Amino acid sequence: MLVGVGWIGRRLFSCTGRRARDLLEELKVRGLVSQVSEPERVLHEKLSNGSRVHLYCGADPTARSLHLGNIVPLMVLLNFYVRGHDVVALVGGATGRVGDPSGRKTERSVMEEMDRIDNIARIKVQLARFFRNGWEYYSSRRGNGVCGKVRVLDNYNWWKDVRMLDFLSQYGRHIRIQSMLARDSVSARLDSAEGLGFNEFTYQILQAYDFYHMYREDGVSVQVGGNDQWGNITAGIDLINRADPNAAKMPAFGITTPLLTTASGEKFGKSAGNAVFIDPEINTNFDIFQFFYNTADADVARLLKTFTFLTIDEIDAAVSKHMQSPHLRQGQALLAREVTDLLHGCGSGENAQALSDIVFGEFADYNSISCERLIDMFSQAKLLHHATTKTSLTDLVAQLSKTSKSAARRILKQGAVYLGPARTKVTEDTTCWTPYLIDNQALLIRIGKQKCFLVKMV
Ligand SMILES: Nc1ncnc2c1ncn2[C@@H]1O[C@H](COP(=O)(O)OP(=O)(O)OP(=O)(O)O)[C@@H](O)[C@H]1O
Ligand SMILES: N[C@@H](Cc1ccc(O)cc1)C(=O)O
Repeated sequence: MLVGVGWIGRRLFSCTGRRARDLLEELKVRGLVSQVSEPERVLHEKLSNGSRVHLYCGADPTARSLHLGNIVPLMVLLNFYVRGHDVVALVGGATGRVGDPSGRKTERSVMEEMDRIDNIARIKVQLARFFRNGWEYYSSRRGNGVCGKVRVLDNYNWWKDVRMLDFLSQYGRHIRIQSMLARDSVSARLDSAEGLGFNEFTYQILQAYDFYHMYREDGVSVQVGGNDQWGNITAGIDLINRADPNAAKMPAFGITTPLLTTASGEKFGKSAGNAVFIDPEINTNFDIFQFFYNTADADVARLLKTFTFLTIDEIDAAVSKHMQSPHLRQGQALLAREVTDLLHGCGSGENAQALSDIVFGEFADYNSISCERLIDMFSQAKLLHHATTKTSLTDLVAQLSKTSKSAARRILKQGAVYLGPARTKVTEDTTCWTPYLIDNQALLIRIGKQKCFLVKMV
């Protein structure tokens, strides 16, 4: 971090005489920027002379939850927001009806209206929570500052009033067919056997008009998206340049982020079926923690830069410490705690780590942890169950393993069931719980190597 920062000739300099990095440069260092539209110099100037910019990023309601891939461009928005810039997080209530062909080999299947409405409502809640938690997380790591304004909008709000004839007569001439055909999302599909529907072909116009609408109504001048959105974003910039007389004075910009990919290089997301979702109903704090804890050593630094607010110096120090003894997985644990705090609220990373230690048998000091905290941790991870003291062990094992009574009996006989913090192996059926209970109310039960539950006995 720089100390002693001052203004000289509208540019920000540190006391060492070096110009301080503007936010866009910092995001590049963090690996969050793939492409920036021209004139990029103007955007740098704006940022280094302290102007506030207004940015947006959109996601279509094609699933019940946003996933970690969607969070990458949202991290760019969050980085701006926590430093006082205003942001719009957009849900594509209108665009979701049409289907973005970007990065897809085939057309999306049609979604039921009720599912889409439900997805829109859920994604709005997730977006609001992301910025709320994000601000809390930033403040806890980097001290208090002043955040910008965040609005969660649905593009159906303006599309529902647009009439086709009015739209074509007013904007049709500004939208050039040659440019539309040249975009990757279109040209790649034109050459394929399946081709491209008119709905998908026109998708870029919808996203272009969103940008134009928010530019004109609210002064939104930067659109952020994953790398696969470059064509749709530049379609918006083209429309603004052609249709808005202010564009020369106040240029519109696009920033794209690299795509988060799997080890095999596939885009991480819903279509590829490998998504980790941010809705706590679907993936708990424990799931998020586990996902990042299992990161390969080579990815730890990159993901810390992408998904956390630790400074580059803090990350470099943590990574070099990690590389001295990688088997301890300290880098992964730090990454997992930080991202869990960001997505599920401060403190949930520590809870998930403690739970992970319990589940994988690396926790011993049960006296240091209250029964209430255990119940809270297991409940957040959806690993808390309820049973009466009259329930038999066989029934409990059947219930927890979602299996039949006879299969549960076999599991018991095989010696795969352990009770209480002392992990006592129990092979016979029983209803005598007292010796194993924590605080006379909670039973810790392990089934096999990987499954561990807490059962509140009532
Ligand atoms: N793996 C990823 N890495 C970075 N950004 C991503 C990733 N997946 C999606 N995004 C970005 O998130 C935003 C919303 O994407 P979208 O709603 O299309 O979700 P999606 O997961 O890409 O959908 P699908 O997998 O069905 O194509 C876009 O800016 C998109 O580029
Ligand atoms: N096309 C984006 C979502 C989006 C929708 C409307 C917008 O104005 C911006 C972005 C996607 O599928 O990922």
